[in-house]
Amino acid sequence: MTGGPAAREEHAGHLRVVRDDAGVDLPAAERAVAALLRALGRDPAAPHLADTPRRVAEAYAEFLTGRPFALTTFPNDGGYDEMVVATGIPVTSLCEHHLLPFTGVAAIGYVPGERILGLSKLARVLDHLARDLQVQERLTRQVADWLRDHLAPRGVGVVIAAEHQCVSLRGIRAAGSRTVTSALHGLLREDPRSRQEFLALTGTAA
Ligand SMILES: Nc1nc2c(ncn2[C@@H]2O[C@H](COP(=O)(O)OP(=O)(O)OP(=O)(O)O)[C@@H](O)[C@H]2O)c(=O)[nH]1
Ligand SMILES: [Zn+2]
Repeated sequence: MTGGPAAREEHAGHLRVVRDDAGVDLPAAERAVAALLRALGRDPAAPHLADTPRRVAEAYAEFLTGRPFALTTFPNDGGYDEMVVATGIPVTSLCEHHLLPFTGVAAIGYVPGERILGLSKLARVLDHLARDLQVQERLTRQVADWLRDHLAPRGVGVVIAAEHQCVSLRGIRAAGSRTVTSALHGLLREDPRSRQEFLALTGTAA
């Protein structure tokens, strides 16, 4: 699932983003984990592994199920026209190549248009979109696109810095290496001063 969360406008200022489990079938996942254990030479019927297929299926379902939330916005009555930036937002997602987590921090900023956003919603949008099989570039872009489409800000920017377990714990085992990705729209992309301000503000946090 890469189409972004389903959203429904309830009334001005309140967009309900619904649960998005993208077709998780828990019993089938549990059977598949048992089969994987057998294929790896382990006995899923052994007493100490008896609950493992259920736990693993539930853990992946949790990683892949977007949490519902309301995207609450307020009229920008004060005409605030400077940048709003949330930094240090924790992010966990699942790499689509190895099904291993990547974790890190994000910074999300926007320049308000006619509406401003409840602050927690920046982290909620990211969390919702991260609960999917992802690559970091796409996740970053999806958050920026989603905010552009649903908030209509004058500009929006997203920076994510993350460590991928598939890079740090296996293969090249480059522990501690981080990947930084960004996506910018509107003023933050086109106006050099805004772009520079955003990247300077996020440089310390992401
Ligand atoms: N661009 C991008 N690549 C990613 C991301 N997560 C994992 N990858 C990479 O996806 C690539 C998959 O390459 P393959 O050569 O098919 O996989 P592999 O044999 O396991 O590769 P190694 O990790 O080099 O052992 C690897 O280089 C991963 O590091 C991501 O979010 N973005
Ligand atoms: Zn990977």
